[in-house]
Amino acid sequence: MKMGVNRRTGLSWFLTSWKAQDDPGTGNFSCRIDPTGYPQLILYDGDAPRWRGGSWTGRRWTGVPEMTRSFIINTSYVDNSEEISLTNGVTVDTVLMRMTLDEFGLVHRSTWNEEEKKWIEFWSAPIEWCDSYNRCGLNSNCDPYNADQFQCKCLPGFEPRSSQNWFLRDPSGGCIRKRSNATCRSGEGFVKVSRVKVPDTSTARVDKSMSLEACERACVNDCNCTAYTSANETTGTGCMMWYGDLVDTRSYAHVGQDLYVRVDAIELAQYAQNSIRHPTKKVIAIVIVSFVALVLLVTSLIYLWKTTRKRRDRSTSLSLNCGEFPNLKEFDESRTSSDLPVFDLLTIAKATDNFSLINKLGEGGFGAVYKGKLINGEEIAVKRLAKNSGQGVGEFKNEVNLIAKLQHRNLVRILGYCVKNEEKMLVYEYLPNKSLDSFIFDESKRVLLDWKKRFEIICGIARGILYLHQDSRLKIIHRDLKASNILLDADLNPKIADFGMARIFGQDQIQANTNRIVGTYGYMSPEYAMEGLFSVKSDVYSFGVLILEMIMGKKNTNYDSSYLNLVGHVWELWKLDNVMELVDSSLEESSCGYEIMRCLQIGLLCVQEDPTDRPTMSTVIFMLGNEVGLPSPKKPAFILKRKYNSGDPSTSTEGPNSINDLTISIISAR
Ligand SMILES: Nc1ncnc2c1ncn2[C@@H]1O[C@H](COP(=O)(O)OP(=O)(O)OP(=O)(O)O)[C@@H](O)[C@H]1O
Repeated sequence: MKMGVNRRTGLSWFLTSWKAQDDPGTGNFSCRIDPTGYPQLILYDGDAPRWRGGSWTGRRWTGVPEMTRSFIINTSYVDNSEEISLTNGVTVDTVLMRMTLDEFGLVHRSTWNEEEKKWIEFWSAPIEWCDSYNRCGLNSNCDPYNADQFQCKCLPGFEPRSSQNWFLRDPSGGCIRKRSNATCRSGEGFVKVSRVKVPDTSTARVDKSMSLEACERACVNDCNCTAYTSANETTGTGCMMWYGDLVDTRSYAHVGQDLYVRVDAIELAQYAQNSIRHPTKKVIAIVIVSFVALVLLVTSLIYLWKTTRKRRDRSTSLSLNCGEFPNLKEFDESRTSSDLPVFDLLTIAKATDNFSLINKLGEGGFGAVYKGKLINGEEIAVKRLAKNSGQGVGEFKNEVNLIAKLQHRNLVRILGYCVKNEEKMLVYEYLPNKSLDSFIFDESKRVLLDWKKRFEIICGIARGILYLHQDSRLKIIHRDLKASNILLDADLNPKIADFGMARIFGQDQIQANTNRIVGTYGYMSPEYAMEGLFSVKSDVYSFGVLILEMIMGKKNTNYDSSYLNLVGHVWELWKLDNVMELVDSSLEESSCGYEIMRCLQIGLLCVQEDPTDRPTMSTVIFMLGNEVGLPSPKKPAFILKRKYNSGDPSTSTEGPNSINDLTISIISAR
């Protein structure tokens, strides 16, 4: 298969997606070699880049680290005045291979399995959050191997354009130079960023005959040069230089190119100091850094003196002496990800004692959940999905594999899945402390959660939702956040469960089964319950209800007032400045009244009637973590008990409710 462009005729060979799986009309996505600047493989969504395979490094695309020597594809890359192309062949004649671009904008490489008579995928892109084009904004690096931290980092010498947005995990503003007036000064050098997909090369300049050393000299002597690397990874030769902003860099665990980013002398000295940890080396480093600082001081003084003199002499030429510094290695962690294991039905049946009633943990809207124990002693929870989901096996596997890529300490971990005929099952880690509702709504167990623990749980849930909404590559709206969907591990850390159900049971399946439960009364936002409109703000609403329930130790729906539900009662007492009266009595001893009040206020902000008034999850996390002033909440939605609520969905409609082309099923209380 050949992809590329004939430079003379402009004829291009590329992949285009279908409109849908059953509609071969021209879809939105295309994957092509773009000859602009230094040629790159780019996946487009319309005209906008969606993923960048990047430039050819001599043996692979810079953004496809899987293309190693053992890669069974035989490639031949051509870049001359006639054409620019890559031809893929296979090294083994018996292997049948294909590359496809599906209607969701994913490129797949698969091989034909003769025994099973089906295509087996062995590679696809984009997969990770960091794969999205320019994910972290300009002059940044997306590093997926820092599980607990924000994946976006500014490149050396840069800082976030907006530190507040960056803190709130919105990297779209990108990064700017720390000292913008300090470029092209004496003592500048480069910091090496190891194992990366190098930035977009559509504006890069390349000289294939230069050595890497010459490349460094050329870059340092050109004030506009912002970074360089070798153009050929195999030989380590050739020179690729960037001018201006660096776009779409990301880290890899094991392979990748070394990018040398221009930094000023201060930054360079800091990197030198940080990179040396050994005590004797540290002393040497301090001596070197002090010496460098002295040299810098002297050269700056000379420079100052020279420029003033030159200005005085009305001389127009300015000559700068940019010093050279050793390249420095950046430390990074390694981690790999793989596809989700497939469990066979027999293993699961054995582990759950044939789905015995004794092992049944409960039953939810998507099916029953069983506890199981694998032969190696590992405890699991198996969710046996209702049979009539209407979803195809291939589609289910795809979704599960996508969802498996979502990893966060506040999400329940999926260990694998099982598909056999009608049966579809998801295997999760088993969480011994069951769900949050079994604690907060139980008089005797509630006391086990003091305020400190409850606050930690609230923050953990918030972080998990933020990950689903913003930080994961799928952007998932949970749609059924509630106390019974928050599981607690052995240390009572919260883990959101059922987060993939919203996707696995997509719109079509919901349409096909009008009894499907897609939300729970008491936690559903008004716009979702009444109009079927859901967004990240509907999850914020449910989260708000959850906060109030955790503070009051009472269920929103089973509340013992005559006509108000819990949210309504909290609101009434909030207006009277008397809300502490309602707080769970086991928290009364707590000396954290102020913190509890703040949390209450955040909860009320989340349940406001108008979704645009509700904060986003990133703002919620900011408000939880910082003592910033909080806005006054407006009246919440659904404050009356169900039978008094004119907007109660269960009394107003039954069956599907189609508004704005969105069909949802209407729920009843459980
Ligand atoms: N990974 C797990 N470890 C331990 N218990 C679990 C696990 N997953 C689910 N459970 C338990 O299984 C029961 C059923 O869970 P499930 O999520 O199917 O239903 P639900 O949360 O009650 O309702 P819904 O389907 O609306 O979310 C719950 O009591 C829950 O505590």
